[in-house]
Amino acid sequence: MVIKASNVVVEYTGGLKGLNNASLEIMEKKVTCLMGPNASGKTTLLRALARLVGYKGSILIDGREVSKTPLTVLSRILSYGSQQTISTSIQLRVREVLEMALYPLKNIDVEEAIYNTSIELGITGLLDRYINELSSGELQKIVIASVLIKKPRYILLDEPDAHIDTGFKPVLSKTLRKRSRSSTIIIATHDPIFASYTCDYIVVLRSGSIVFHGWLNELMENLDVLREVYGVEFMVAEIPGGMRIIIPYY
Ligand SMILES: Nc1ncnc2c1ncn2[C@@H]1O[C@H](COP(=O)(O)OP(=O)(O)OP(=O)(O)O)[C@@H](O)[C@H]1O
Repeated sequence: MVIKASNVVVEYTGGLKGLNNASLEIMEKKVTCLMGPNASGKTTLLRALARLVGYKGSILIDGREVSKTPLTVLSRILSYGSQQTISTSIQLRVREVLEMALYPLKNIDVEEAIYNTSIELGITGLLDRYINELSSGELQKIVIASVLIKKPRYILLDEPDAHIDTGFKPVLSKTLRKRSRSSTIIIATHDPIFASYTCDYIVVLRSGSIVFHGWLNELMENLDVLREVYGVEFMVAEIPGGMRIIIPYY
């Protein structure tokens, strides 16, 4: 285990708890999915791991307390991306955004890094576009690219599968699976089908508390967890090829 969170509490102004005594362990070189309804604390947990929000309790990454680790040190090993992390209020081209995303890494061949990540995600056609002129799905791909380009040891992505079309989901899923050979990946997602294709380990949150954590096949044996938190039914379906996926029905 490389990340260990113990009794983490995040309290926002007004006393609202974004996380309430959350404890979990994240395994190295696996894809862990955070699931749970709106406002359950997924983003708060990712932001606490990335030291973007203060917390009580303990979060150890590689044995270091996150709150005491300088951001310059943390940003060398961990990269967090969400649609909020890229400002569309300034006029920058995509390649400039990707170049900036490499900070604070040194001795990098910037052009090669941009080229490789663009090929990986099929976004070479977007490199010279202005960031504030992209569609939501195009912007999402740039958010993902700006995290992957650093090849960080820890990849944190908040709803990377939001806004993207059905054809890109397998590309993203395969990319994350491939990257998990060398990185530890934590994503938040609302889509149990995408989670089934992508994740090894699942953490389910409700009202700031962790109500389930286990391997994907363990969640498949405990679909009541999902039914209780989302209030809809779920089933496991076997698709051609024999793979099993979780699907909601209502
Ligand atoms: N900056 C903030 N100030 C005050 N309250 C906040 C802030 N950010 C989040 N919250 C509150 O904390 C709780 C958890 O929010 P969070 O964004 O972590 O949930 P989430 O599971 O990611 O939700 P969603 O699926 O809707 O994105 C919510 O009640 C939210 O309103």
